[in-house]
Amino acid sequence: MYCDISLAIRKICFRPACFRFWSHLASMVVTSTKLKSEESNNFTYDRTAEVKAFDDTKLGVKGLLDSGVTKIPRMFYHAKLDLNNETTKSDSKFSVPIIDLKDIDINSSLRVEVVDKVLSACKKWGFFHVINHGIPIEVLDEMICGIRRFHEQNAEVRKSFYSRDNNKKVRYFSNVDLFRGHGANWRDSIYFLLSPDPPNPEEIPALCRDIVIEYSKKIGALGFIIFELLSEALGLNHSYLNELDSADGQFILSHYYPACPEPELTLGTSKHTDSSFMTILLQDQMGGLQVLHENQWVDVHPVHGSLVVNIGDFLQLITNGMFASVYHRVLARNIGPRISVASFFINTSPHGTSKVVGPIKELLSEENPPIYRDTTVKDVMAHYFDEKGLDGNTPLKPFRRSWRRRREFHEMPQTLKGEYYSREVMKKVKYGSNIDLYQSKYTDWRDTLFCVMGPEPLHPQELSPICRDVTMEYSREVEITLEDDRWVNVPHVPGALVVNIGDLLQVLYHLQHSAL
Ligand SMILES: O=C(O)CCC(=O)C(=O)O
Ligand SMILES: [Fe+2]
Repeated sequence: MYCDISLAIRKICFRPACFRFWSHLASMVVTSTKLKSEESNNFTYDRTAEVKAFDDTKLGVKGLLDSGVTKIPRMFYHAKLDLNNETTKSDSKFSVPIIDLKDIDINSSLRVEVVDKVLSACKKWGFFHVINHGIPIEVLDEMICGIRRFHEQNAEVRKSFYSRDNNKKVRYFSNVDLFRGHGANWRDSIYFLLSPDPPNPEEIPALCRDIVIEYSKKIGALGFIIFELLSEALGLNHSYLNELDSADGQFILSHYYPACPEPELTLGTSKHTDSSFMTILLQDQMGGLQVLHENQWVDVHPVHGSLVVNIGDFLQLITNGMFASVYHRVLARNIGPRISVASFFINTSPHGTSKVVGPIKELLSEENPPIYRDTTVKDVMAHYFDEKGLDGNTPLKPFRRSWRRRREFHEMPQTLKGEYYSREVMKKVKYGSNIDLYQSKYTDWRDTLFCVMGPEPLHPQELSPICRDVTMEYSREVEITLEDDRWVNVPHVPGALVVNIGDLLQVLYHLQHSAL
């Protein structure tokens, strides 16, 4: 029966009345607001057909909403999304740092203070607001208006820009990873590749052409200033980051988040880190952006006139993990639209993506050995888009030299690891040999690095840099496995066999324990 439905979508979506069908389909398939597992309902849900029908309309989520849907189609469901019961609930005691750039060029002591703030924000948050950045507020407001004009214009004209052709320097689409199999996001986007090889101005939609050109120039100049501050924060020559070929480029993704009739079932943007060196984000006053800080989702409240700067994956890589590329997401809301403009600093030309990127040699030392291997932007991106499939996890993982990290901790000279040696019970990170050394008759032939990861989150800086990243990541994955009951990969371990507990053993175990 449901195969007929997918056929019907395919046929109907070419007709003007197709959107009426979406609301019908959504109400037919959705029987409960609580999401069941994607896999369990395969008989009633042909995702490929639904996605194709949606994509063929070329009108995005906005088009769906205009058709009057009151339930969201199944393809937008995010498995296991339970915003009300999240263990990582938003905590208002935190707020993203705001950094004032006023007079930093004429007052050197002020500049030193600002560089300090930038350093601390990049290490602890990976996110900060900048104010007094030199871009007039009218330009920011007009950019938001221009993007809104594009998304709200005549549907037929908007449709003509819809494309999934990666060679196009300007294209409008909904969900770059729509065909990947996970829940789609409740948003549409328009992409502009602006540097190093800009499009012909005529390729940019007339409704936002002038402002996109002006905005991108001004953001490029601000990016230059912020890269200088970041270089200084790293203790490098102020022009260091601006001289990196692989960072010398800019593209923009401007998002339009329509109001969502069932915001508890989907997201505006799913959890991700940015595959850039740095991103500068302009958001309107609607709110919804959140950043994962100390294992809590913290709102990035809109500050009118400010811009949000965030560290991208490649800056995390080249700073050897000193700067953090952190997870962020955008909630779907039942009010809207929300508009944002993300400018990504990265050179996506063949010249830029083939340059070697690796931990900056000047930042490395015996205490801070490279935690990433040298690679290229092209290799990381290939893994991100082709193999990993945009699943929201950091694309840097396979580029970590992580398999040796724990071992390297134990193999560090005693002068370095000695500072972690402790028998203090309350210490959250300590290394030692035999926790019961003074109590037990026997001593085991081993040393142990001990890290308390919860319930109070451990600050990464408390861990030795040599195994910091891998420990944080490992604990996050274990937590996900235990708490969320999600599917995780069982990695290939050469020579290993996998043991798993069968149902009967579990039953016997419970009988034995309840009998006690
Ligand atoms: O819309 C936003 O506020 C964030 C968008 C974003 O994170 C991105 O485009 O990478
Ligand atoms: Fe992002």
